[in-house]
Amino acid sequence: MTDTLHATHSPGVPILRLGTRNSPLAMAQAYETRVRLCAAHGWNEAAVELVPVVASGDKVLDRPLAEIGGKALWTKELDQWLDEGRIDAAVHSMKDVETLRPPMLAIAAVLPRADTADRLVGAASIEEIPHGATVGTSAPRRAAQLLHARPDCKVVTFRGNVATRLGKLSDGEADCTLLASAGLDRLGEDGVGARLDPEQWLPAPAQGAIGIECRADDSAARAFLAAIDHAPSRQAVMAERALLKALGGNCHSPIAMLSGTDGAQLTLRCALFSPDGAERIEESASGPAGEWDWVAAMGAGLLARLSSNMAPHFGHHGT
Ligand SMILES: NCc1[nH]cc(CCC(=O)O)c1CC(=O)O
Repeated sequence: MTDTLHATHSPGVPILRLGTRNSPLAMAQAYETRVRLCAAHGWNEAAVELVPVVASGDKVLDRPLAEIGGKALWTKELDQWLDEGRIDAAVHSMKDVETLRPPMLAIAAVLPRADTADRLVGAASIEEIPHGATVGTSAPRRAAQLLHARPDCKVVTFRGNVATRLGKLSDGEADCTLLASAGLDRLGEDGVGARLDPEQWLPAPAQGAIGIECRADDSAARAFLAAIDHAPSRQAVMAERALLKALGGNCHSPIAMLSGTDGAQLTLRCALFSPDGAERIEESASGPAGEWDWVAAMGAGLLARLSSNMAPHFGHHGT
């Protein structure tokens, strides 16, 4: 342990510089992280300096993320700032973090996971969406799930932050949209939309989970962050990420999953879709947390069942 770990906080000198994207949702997640850090360590607010960083994913808003470079666009700048020592830690929506991370970084904490569900805005349920309605989303998973349940609907590309998407909806650019319950709640939009039961409408891997990364060799930052780590949430998120990795999943892949635990064992349910929603396969498996052989086997089992239509969107095909 270094001395900084035991240092009392001197005014004006932050103990931890916490990098975050600057979108309202990312800032809300950074505030939550700061509150938890200060509570765990008895710090005052100034001990955690929030450092907003503009991510390339927030600069290009007119094309689907999958087209412009994928999830790396959310983390590239923060990874670089960590590497350069300009920040000590970075907050992420774990849903947006690629399974392959720079070896110099460690996921040092996962906060208690929020609601994993999606919410439907613009209709009371999937069944009640008017016939032939347009649904705005740019997530391949949401598009495929929607078209699977409602092949009569039309999917239109909807990007931008949560407020932008809600704005597009009220401007009439689509009849409905799908958003993460966790994000809406964090933005104080708790009354917006109808919650879709995650057992029926499986969420994205790691949805609702906030993770904090630091340099793997920064033992002081690691110890600070360990104090706010929530082990059950970490295990669930790591299992989901292990399955996503086994599936060769990326932001092009219509992959949905849900994890649960009975205390001793983890259970994973996973559904893969063809992009047009016409095909869907599902599998579930259980095993011990922290050992991912059973997860890898589950992934291999799913990959073996892919139709020729689905195959190009999964597995390790480059991108
Ligand atoms: N893709 C953007 C994104 N990344 C994380 C969340 C929501 C918060 C979370 O899942 O933790 C959202 C918005 C959304 O999907 O509605």
